[in-house]
Amino acid sequence: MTARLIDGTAVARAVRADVGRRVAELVAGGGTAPGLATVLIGDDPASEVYVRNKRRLCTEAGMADLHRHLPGDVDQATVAALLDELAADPEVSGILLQLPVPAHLDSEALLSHIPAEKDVDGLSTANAGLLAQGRPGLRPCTPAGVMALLADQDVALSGAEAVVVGRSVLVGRPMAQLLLAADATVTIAHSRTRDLAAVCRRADVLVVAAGIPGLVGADAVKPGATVIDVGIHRTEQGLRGDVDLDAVAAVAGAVTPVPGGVGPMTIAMLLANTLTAATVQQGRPSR
Ligand SMILES: Nc1nc2c(c(=O)[nH]1)N[C@@H](CN(C=O)c1ccc(C(=O)N[C@@H](CCC(=O)O)C(=O)O)cc1)CN2
Repeated sequence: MTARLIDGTAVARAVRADVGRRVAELVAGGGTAPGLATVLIGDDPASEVYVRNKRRLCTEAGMADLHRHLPGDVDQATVAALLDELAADPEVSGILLQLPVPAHLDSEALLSHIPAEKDVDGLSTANAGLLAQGRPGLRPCTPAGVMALLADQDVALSGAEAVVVGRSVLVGRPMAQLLLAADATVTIAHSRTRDLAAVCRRADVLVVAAGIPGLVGADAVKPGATVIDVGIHRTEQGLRGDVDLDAVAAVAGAVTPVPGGVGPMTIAMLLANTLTAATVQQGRPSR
């Protein structure tokens, strides 16, 4: 079997085009263009690429780019004060603190300065709590992007066996909650899981967000399964994921490539969240 490659670049382009159309409608209807404040601390090269792309695509979708860049040696109080200022600024619809922050900063404490209604990354405890309770709220971008890819591919989730490898606050935990809300039977596996391959082989839908290059091979995949690779690693051979793509493609029914799979969806969902935040703040009906 040769798996179908899920084209995240194409799905993300369609999501961004839809967001752009809805931003234009909002403005034409007397509303204000959403404003996205990305906050980058320091000069980590990968983070710089991600934030540059977020800013470019934000502008392309007709939103205001309200970016802030702080030096890598900035202190906790200065970052917290900036987040408070952005929280109080009516031109700012959404705030995103690019992660990871330098090691001397406490990211959890900083995220608590972002109010839930402007938390377009869906990482505040308020939005995480709403997700855990199955109530509406802003969802973390990467897991929301995975759900959008699964919907685009018409992957049936109700009653399906879903295995999420990884338990991070950014991806693994919210991913499991979203799959659960879609009525999948969800298992969370992680670095201490015994016989990981056997657990993964149960999955109709396998989402791998472990941060270990090539962790999942063909032996961990049920024939015909849908495999979603959230990992992204810069190697001498180029960008690679947590999944051994060539080996897994021989067994799976569908698989996301790296690059061009989940990554582009992360930014598309950020723009969708920013539009949702703006429409709610402006008292307009949101989808
Ligand atoms: N505050 C946040 N920080 C981080 C998040 C996040 O969702 N919120 N996620 C990741 C990084 N990330 C977004 O910030 C991200 C990662 C990858 C991509 C992407 O488009 N990848 C491309 C390849 C691009 C390249 O590296 O050349 C792909 O996979 O095709 C977008 C965003 C950690 N931090």
